[in-house]
Amino acid sequence: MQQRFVMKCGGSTLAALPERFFVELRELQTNGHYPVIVHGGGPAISELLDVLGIESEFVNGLRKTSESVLDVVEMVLSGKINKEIVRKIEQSGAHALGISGIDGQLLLSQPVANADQVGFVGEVVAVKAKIIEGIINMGYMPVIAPLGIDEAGQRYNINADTAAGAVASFLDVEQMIVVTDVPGVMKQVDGEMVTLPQVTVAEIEAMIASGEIYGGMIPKVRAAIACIQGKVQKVVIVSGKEEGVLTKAVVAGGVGTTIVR
Ligand SMILES: Nc1ncnc2c1ncn2[C@@H]1O[C@H](COP(=O)(O)OP(=O)(O)O)[C@@H](O)[C@H]1O
Ligand SMILES: CC(=O)N[C@@H](CCC(=O)OP(=O)(O)O)C(=O)O
Repeated sequence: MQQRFVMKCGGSTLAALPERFFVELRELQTNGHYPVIVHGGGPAISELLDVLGIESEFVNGLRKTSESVLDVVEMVLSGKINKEIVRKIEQSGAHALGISGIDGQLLLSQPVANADQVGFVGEVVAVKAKIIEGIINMGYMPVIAPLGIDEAGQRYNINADTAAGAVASFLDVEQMIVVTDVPGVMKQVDGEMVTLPQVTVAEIEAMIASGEIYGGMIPKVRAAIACIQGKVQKVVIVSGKEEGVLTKAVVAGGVGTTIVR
């Protein structure tokens, strides 16, 4: 069955994604699927901030974002990374159109609850699905950089997992695929690290409380929970390094970790 799906590509894995990953994406599109891509780029942002000597720190997984950090976030995500992905998709023979959440107020946002601690970090309140549908109808894959904007024109830095989850929910897609640098949610079982084929919401909460899920995995599982509590039927966390990972996730199943209610 053909499906629209949101694919989130993490900054942890972007540079390492092989050419065949993008070929697979093209093949899925040729076979009638509609990928919508939301990307991260946290490591590249940190790298440029370092070069520029601008301090940055994370508070509970969110980058503390001042006006000057925001400039760098926008340059790196909307400029460098977004266009890199578009180029790779175009090289594969498919067509992609890159925009950020600011274009056309695609990701209408508001400050997060703890904005006094983290600065210009936003959460999405609405996604202009029409823009994404328009891009798809023109035959292009939408590639979205996770920046947000409010009605007053203030821009926000948005965690890419959170942005992808919001896009998946507002678009009513069947599935969100979170592509990262680990094969899924991992846990130590009998002294060995194993990838869990599936995790429930209750198991996730327990693993966060025990510290078994930490750092960058937290926004992924939280975004996954928010999605599956709405209309999105399936969220799967996979590694970009695994061969044929997208086809397995979209068509066959049995890859990575599926988050279930
Ligand atoms: N239980 C877990 N299983 C797998 N990875 C985990 C877990 N808890 C924390 N992590 C960390 O989450 C990382 C993925 O998040 P992150 O580095 O933010 O990736 P991305 O850039 O793809 O969003 C992994 O590399 C790993 O270090
Ligand atoms: C608010 C916040 O933390 N925003 C992230 C946006 C990029 C991101 O999430 O990239 P990854 O998916 O590669 O982690 C940041 O500034 O790093």
